Amino acid sequence: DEAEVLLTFKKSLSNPAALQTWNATVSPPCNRDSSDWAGLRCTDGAVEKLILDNMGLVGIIDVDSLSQLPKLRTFSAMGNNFDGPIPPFSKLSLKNLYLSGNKFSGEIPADAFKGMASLKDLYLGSNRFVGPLPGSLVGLNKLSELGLEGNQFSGSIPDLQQPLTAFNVSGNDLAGPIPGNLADRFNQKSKTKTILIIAAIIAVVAILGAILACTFIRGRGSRREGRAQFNDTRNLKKFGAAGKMGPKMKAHDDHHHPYHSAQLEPMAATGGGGGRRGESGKLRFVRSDRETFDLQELLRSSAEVLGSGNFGSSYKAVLTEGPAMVVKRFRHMNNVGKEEFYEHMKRLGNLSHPNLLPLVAFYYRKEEKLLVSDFVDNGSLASHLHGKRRPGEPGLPWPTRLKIIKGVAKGLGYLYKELSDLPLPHGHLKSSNVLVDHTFQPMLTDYALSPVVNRDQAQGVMVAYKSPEFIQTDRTTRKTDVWSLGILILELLTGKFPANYLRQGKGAAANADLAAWVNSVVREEWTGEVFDKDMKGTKNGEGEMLKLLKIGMCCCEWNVERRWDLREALSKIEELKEREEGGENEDYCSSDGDLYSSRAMTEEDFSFSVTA
Ligand SMILES: Nc1ncnc2c1ncn2[C@@H]1O[C@H](COP(=O)(O)OP(=O)(O)OP(=O)(O)O)[C@@H](O)[C@H]1O
Repeated sequence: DEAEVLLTFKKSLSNPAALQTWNATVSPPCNRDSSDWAGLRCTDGAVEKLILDNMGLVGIIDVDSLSQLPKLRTFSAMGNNFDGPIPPFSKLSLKNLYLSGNKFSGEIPADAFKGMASLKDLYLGSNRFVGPLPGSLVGLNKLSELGLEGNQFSGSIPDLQQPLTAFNVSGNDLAGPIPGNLADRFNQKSKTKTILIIAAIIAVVAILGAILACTFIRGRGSRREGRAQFNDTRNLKKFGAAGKMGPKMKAHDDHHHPYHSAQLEPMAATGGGGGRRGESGKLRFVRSDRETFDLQELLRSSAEVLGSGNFGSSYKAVLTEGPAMVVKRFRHMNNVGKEEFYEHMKRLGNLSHPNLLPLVAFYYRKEEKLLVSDFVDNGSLASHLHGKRRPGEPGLPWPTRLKIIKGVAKGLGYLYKELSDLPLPHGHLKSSNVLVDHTFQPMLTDYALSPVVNRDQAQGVMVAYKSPEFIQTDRTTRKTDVWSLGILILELLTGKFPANYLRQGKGAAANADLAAWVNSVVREEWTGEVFDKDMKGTKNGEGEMLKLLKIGMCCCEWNVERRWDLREALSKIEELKEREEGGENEDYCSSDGDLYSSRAMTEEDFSFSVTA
């Protein structure tokens, strides 16, 4: 009986507080493919994965009990406090074994992995292992990812012949040559990558050429006809092409006078919900206080690519005799029905706050979604932090960074109040989605889109779905935006670009990347180098900067239970000042004892985030 086996396993842990849900009287471990027990993943009523990361676990890992779970293929206990020698995992038929970020120590016996014929991923990084790498690694024919970094392994690297796709032995005391085979394969890989990149560039140039040629021919055609046809999405390809889109064209009949609105009533005026047949091909305005224009007008304007991310591509479109707008063409929104989409857009149109960039209009077709907002010409927080500066141009000073984070906090607070029923009121908080005006007042954009994004693609495109909890449990919570806020704070203070914006993958590698990023911030905290060297205006502000850093850390707590909720994070941000005015040193993350109190932080304080 798997319940009995798991409860025996639990008994061998000295502080299984995180496993309270393991209670056979309340529910069995597996209900077919789901489970109410923390950390369990089930298939066909049997435990397939045990994911016990960052649960503060200590004690013995009872491998003998685990060997009685016949379908167990993944065991993950990263970021806990297990110590002593590595348990005898060769008794299990695992595919994936993740033990990074614990305190395992001693030599790993040469035959520790003998017979683990199915093992594909092995992560033992950031432990305290010493001695030679175990010879049994050589016999793991299916091994594809191997992470051994941050230990004290010594000796040489065994002759690994497997076609590894990830291999990390950095931060050890290894010596001698990198085995020829391994070196050749990685060299070969980078050569292949270079060839692929060149081929991709040639293909992109060819496609762009073709698109520009088509646009030019079509442009001539429509000028001859005197008016363009825009109710076909093919015309929207303009917003799919890259580069400057040619000279601005004038409107050429009274009907298409700028801001002509006969055909495009504001959504409010048409009854909002917009369920009327045949109307979906038009630009719909969601605010009654804005002048309207039509899609033709937008398409006639000059357009410039602002950027193209995973989530969509954004274009700046300057209306004839009108303001500059931004049109974002979204990918991954095709599963949402029209009524639902219209309703949600209407809701977004009702939002109004100085720290939110208002949605102005949208365009809906089954296979095409565009959102239109104002162009903000002072750029984004990302461009100010990481963009190229002219020689001598200063970086953002501390008071400006503080102003930005306070505004971000206010915008988030408003979203949480107005959209309190949404599980993820923002969902995509990151520095390129924080735009700033000329006084550096921030405005959030790309918010509240999770209800209309295809669920199965969300992980690849939205920051919230790259949080530790989503990677580990496939779930986001109302604290997931707090995670993103924490990352944004660390980025703002350190000037470092966070790895998780870029990461596409899921699983240990993604977690390891993010942990490495957070840890790099922590490391620099110890050496006093943490703050962005380009940040000026810090005189007498160091204490407040440190407070903000600690707030960031508390928001980046991996364990969701221990992580602050938004309210707590916002009230701490609100209290911050440009400079210290005396006052008591405060304790942070009080729910977790004195973690992050204002005493000097030590490596131990951050062990929770060291997962790889
Ligand atoms: N309204 C706007 N005004 C000015 N710049 C904007 C505006 N909206 C977006 N941008 C900028 O345009 C660029 C592209 O934005 P876009 O939202 O398409 O992608 P992203 O934020 O980089 O990534 P993602 O696709 O994940 O959202 C970014 O640099 C962003 O800061």
